[in-house]
Amino acid sequence: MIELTAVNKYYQNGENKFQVLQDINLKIAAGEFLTIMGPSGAGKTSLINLIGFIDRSYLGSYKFNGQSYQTASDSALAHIRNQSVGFVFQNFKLIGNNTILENVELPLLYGGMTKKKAKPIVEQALERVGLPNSSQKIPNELSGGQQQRVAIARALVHRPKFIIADEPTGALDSKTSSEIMQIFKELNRTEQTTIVLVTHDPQVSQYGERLIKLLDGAIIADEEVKHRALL
Ligand SMILES: Nc1ncnc2c1ncn2[C@@H]1O[C@H](COP(=O)(O)OP(=O)(O)OP(=O)(O)O)[C@@H](O)[C@H]1O
Repeated sequence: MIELTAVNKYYQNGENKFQVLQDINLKIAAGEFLTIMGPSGAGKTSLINLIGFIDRSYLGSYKFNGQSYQTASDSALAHIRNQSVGFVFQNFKLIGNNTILENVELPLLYGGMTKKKAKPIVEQALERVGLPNSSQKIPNELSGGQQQRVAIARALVHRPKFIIADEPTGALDSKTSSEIMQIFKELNRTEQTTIVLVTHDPQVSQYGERLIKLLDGAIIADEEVKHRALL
């Protein structure tokens, strides 16, 4: 589904050219649960921005289902992004003045669905993340873990091809983190949702089935996670 070949990326800082991604070769198949780890500055965000169709200034090839979007227009890129990717962030990024229903229905409305049609689908997504009967609340009435559940519901409500989760447990305590990671694991296991997850936390990295380590923009390890069954 996702295929990066010889991808390099540079940032220009005044006169200096800084290489943030170095010769990345990476294939991610549909249904995989891939975790990306690496120290601060390793290039994790740059890599997922590229995979998630946020950024397309790179050298090399990124093909998604056999097609490159490197020269696509901004609107074509936004279209493929909205259709194909669900994003989950460290700080949830929910709209504070909107109800949970209004937050989660957004990707469906972007896709042209009416509010009436969207409502039962939103309710179902909220149920899937363990938050039934909360659609009329606003984000501030929920705990951090509950807000992250809402963000996951929003990420998957329109059935994207894959989910990118950037430090999704970074703002949560360890008990809540493991609850959130169980949701990702279940989604992957029962619905074959493809997940690309970035984390600093070695514990969190054990929920996926494959772990990639980035250092100075290069992949230095690509390994199977062995102790997954114990979680
Ligand atoms: N727009 C930019 N212009 C110039 N340099 C940048 C830009 N964005 C990121 N960088 C640099 O590229 C390097 C990698 O950044 P990136 O955010 O991809 O790393 P990261 O692994 O996600 O780090 P963190 O874990 O701290 O989020 C950093 O050294 C950063 O300073």
